[in-house]
Amino acid sequence: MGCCDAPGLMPVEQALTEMAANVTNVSETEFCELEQAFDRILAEAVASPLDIPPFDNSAMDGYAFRFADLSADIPMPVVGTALAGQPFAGDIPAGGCVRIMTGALLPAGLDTVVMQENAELTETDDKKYARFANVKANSNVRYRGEDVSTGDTVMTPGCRLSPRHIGQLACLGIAQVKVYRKLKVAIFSTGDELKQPGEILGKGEIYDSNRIAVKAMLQRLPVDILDLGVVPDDEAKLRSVFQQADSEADVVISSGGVSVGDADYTKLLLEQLGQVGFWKLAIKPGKPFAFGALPNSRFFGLPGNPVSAVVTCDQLVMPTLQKMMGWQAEPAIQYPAKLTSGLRKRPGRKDYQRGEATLDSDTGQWQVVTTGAQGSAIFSSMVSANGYVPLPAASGNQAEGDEVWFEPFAEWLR
Ligand SMILES: Nc1nc2c(c(=O)[nH]1)N[C@H]1C(S)=C(S)[C@@H](COP(=O)(O)OP(=O)(O)OC[C@H]3O[C@@H](n4cnc5c(N)ncnc54)[C@H](O)[C@@H]3O)O[C@H]1N2
Ligand code: MOO
Repeated sequence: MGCCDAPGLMPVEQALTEMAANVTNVSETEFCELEQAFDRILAEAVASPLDIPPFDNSAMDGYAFRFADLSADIPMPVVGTALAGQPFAGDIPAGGCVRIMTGALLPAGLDTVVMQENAELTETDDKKYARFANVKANSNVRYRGEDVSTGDTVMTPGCRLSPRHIGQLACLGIAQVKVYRKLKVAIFSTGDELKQPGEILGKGEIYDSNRIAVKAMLQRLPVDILDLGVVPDDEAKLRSVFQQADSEADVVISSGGVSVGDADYTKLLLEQLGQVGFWKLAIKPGKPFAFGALPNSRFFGLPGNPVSAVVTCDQLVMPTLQKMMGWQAEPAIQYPAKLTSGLRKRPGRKDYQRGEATLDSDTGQWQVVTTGAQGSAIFSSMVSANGYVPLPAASGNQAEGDEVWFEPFAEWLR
């Protein structure tokens, strides 16, 4: 047995279930102006206050008339014009037609529109007449309520407001929406070896990529981020940052110090200040991931290795945050793909190997190639990837040509 397939590690699926069971959906809501509501989580169902479209109207620039008035021999006099926003106001004599533009209210009594390309216009005594080809009754009319009817439920709580949802709400004339308040998420890195990008590295030092990468992931969510920077490997200093984070935030995310080294204080402090929910999962990368509760917040301890920090944030923290923020998210998409390279894997932990999938245009099949060495400190394995090849805990090496599942990166990793 190798170092990394020790028994007693909690399966990833169980960890997700336990975290979901140990967090609650934020209860406070607020009203948000529609134009600021992008990415917020809807807190109540939206019923349409009106019919869409609100009136029968033309789908084409052309001519509107009563189908029953149409005659092959007699051209129709054009008695006026209807524009979008400027309805035709007069009377329409039997056999008359109206010049009409796309979106204009269909004058009462008319039922058919012909696009102008299918109309032949003549002019006699300063009066216009039109004849039409290829006419079908009721064509080119958009009926009141054919899209949405008053009272229809158009969105349900838990929906994250994408540009599509914002557009729909704008169609309905809704200026404010009730959303869940934003979660406050505190983040910090731990480690004496960490410098910030832009600083000069000393002997034995590296750059703090975890806090910055995790922050970038969180910036794609409707959360307020409290960035507490880098905390040295000092128990007292770490304790005070834990306490500050817990007093100010709903969620605390640290990176590093969750393993068993002499300067790994994270789990110890979680035990002292709160409760450890679980520690150590059958996941690769990310085995020492810790979850627990502080007096006022939920705590996620990401492992220090850079790939481990990003993968555990993605696979374990993000779904739990979604639940806390009230977001009823769709599960991640996976599709079958053929390996164009073998993958090395020891049975024991569910492995989120990174791959680059492409669509083979000849066969219509997805194929996926490894991004190379998959060590949890090899961050370049993330960069050329566009998703994971998640290999179940029990599986071993995969051969070229094997069919595997491919999981495209979620939007916060793209
Ligand atoms: N004896 C054992 N050693 C280790 C085990 C184990 O089970 N037994 N697990 C290994 C695994 S797996 C991982 S993952 C790491 C996790 O360790 P920690 O969470 O305690 O992280 P550190 O020791 O602080 O750092 C690990 C590694 O990552 C670098 N690091 C830390 N923070 C950052 C940051 N913000 N940005 C970039 N890189 C960071 C750090 O310099 C180390 O190289 O433990 C293994 N060891
Ligand atoms: O395998 Mo650790 O879990 O990420 O380096």
